[in-house]
Amino acid sequence: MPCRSSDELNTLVAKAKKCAKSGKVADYIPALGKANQDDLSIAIHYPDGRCISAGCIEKRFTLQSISKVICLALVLIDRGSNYVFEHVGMEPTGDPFNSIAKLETMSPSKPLNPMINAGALVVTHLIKGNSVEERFQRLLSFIHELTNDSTINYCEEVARSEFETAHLNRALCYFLKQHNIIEEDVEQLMELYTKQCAIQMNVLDLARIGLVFALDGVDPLSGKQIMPPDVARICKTFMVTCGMYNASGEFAIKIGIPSKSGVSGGIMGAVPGKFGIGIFGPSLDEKGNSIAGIKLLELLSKNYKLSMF
Ligand SMILES: NC(=O)CC[C@H](N)C(=O)O
Repeated sequence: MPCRSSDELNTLVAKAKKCAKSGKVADYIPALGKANQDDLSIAIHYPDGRCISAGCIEKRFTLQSISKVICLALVLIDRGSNYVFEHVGMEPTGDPFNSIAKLETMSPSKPLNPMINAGALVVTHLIKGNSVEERFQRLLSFIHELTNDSTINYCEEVARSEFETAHLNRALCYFLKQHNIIEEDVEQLMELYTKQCAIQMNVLDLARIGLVFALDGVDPLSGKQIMPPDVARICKTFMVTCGMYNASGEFAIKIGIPSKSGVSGGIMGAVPGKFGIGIFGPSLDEKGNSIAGIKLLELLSKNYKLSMF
């Protein structure tokens, strides 16, 4: 029986919040360093339209790596899975999300999966459109459809802050370009990627996107099939195998919910067939996942037996 009341959620948030102190807000993207370490909020969106929540649910945050799974869905729709997987692999790496190591040792040097930065840059490169602006607007429109909220946009300050400091991501792009995995101008791709990562929303919106993935691509409120079931299935599989970076194995064992995190402290969860979860807690553990957010998911999963395994 899933959690049905915001009171129950409030109790779990209060418990999980205690471990926020032992984490750290990301500051390698300088604008993210302004976040409040103690924030923790959650929303759960059910197929009948009911939404329960706790914490500072109106606060908006940038998607960062959560955007990778949404972008992957769009590109799978745009190009089909055969084409996409000619350019990016399907295997977890066990390395940090921004690592360049495997690119150098693998042959051909195509990135191992779309959830690490190298793979996500390739996926962003594959968004169809004639200009950065057109490609970005297509991704944004897809997000508007998923959330049913056409006011969602990106945070210029965070996008600029990442664009000015993303030396490692630029290095990944140049490596990929040298090996003919990407063709476009690196600065152009970085502009698109940093805007994508800076798309901002609150936990209610994020839970709604999680719900669409949970329900195999259907938005239960409009009845519309927003993405083919196969696309939702592929994305959820990556969320299980690579969604929490190099903590995905432990997360699958302890929590067992397809999830995707980002360094701003967001986590999107999709409990298959049941509901969507949005979490925001900017204090991160050493692997770059929301420390209190993971604790909160662990409490939820144990209390309500949510593991899919
Ligand atoms: N793990 C993350 O959320 C990383 C996203 C961030 N924009 C980066 O590319 O470094």
